[in-house]
Amino acid sequence: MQFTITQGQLGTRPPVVKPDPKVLEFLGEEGMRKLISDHYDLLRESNIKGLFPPSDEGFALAKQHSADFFIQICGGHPYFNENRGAPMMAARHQPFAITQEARRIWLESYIMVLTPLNMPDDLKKSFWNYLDIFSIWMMNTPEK
Ligand code: HEM
Repeated sequence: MQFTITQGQLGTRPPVVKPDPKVLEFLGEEGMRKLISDHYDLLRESNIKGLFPPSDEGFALAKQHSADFFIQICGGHPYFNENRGAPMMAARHQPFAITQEARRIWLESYIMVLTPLNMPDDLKKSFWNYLDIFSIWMMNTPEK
């Protein structure tokens, strides 16, 4: 399938639709944790690696928190709320300078892990639409 990145404006919060719970049913918790881990491994090699914790321990924890969130948002166990509290995602991203370019790299890294994934296209599309739109909310810094 084609993954297209919506041109998002800094400072806007377009309405977001949560992923279809079937995404988690299909992947299972372990499959979801692997997907997020693979995404983070790409980020660690990318031009935005400087945004993420440099130590292996910090990075492993970042993966865990992210996977906790995605399991929860796909209708699974509320690990994120248990471990980190209310999501408030835009506020949590505020300390990190997220530009249009950072969003593009973040999304393209997802395209790289979603493309080879063995999952029906309608589920990939549901997950992708969520990432594509919600990532607009995280932009908080104009391009240099
Ligand atoms: C727009 C591109 C994005 C960039 C560049 C980005 C970057 C980051 C960074 C640097 C962190 C902190 C890592 C750490 O020290 O723990 C983080 C945390 C996190 N991000 Fe993103 N993010 C983006 C979009 C998103 C989106 C769209 C979601 C959800 C759909 C998301 C979910 C999370 C979660 C759950 C955490 C962990 C928060 C916590 O536990 O405090 N991110 N992100």
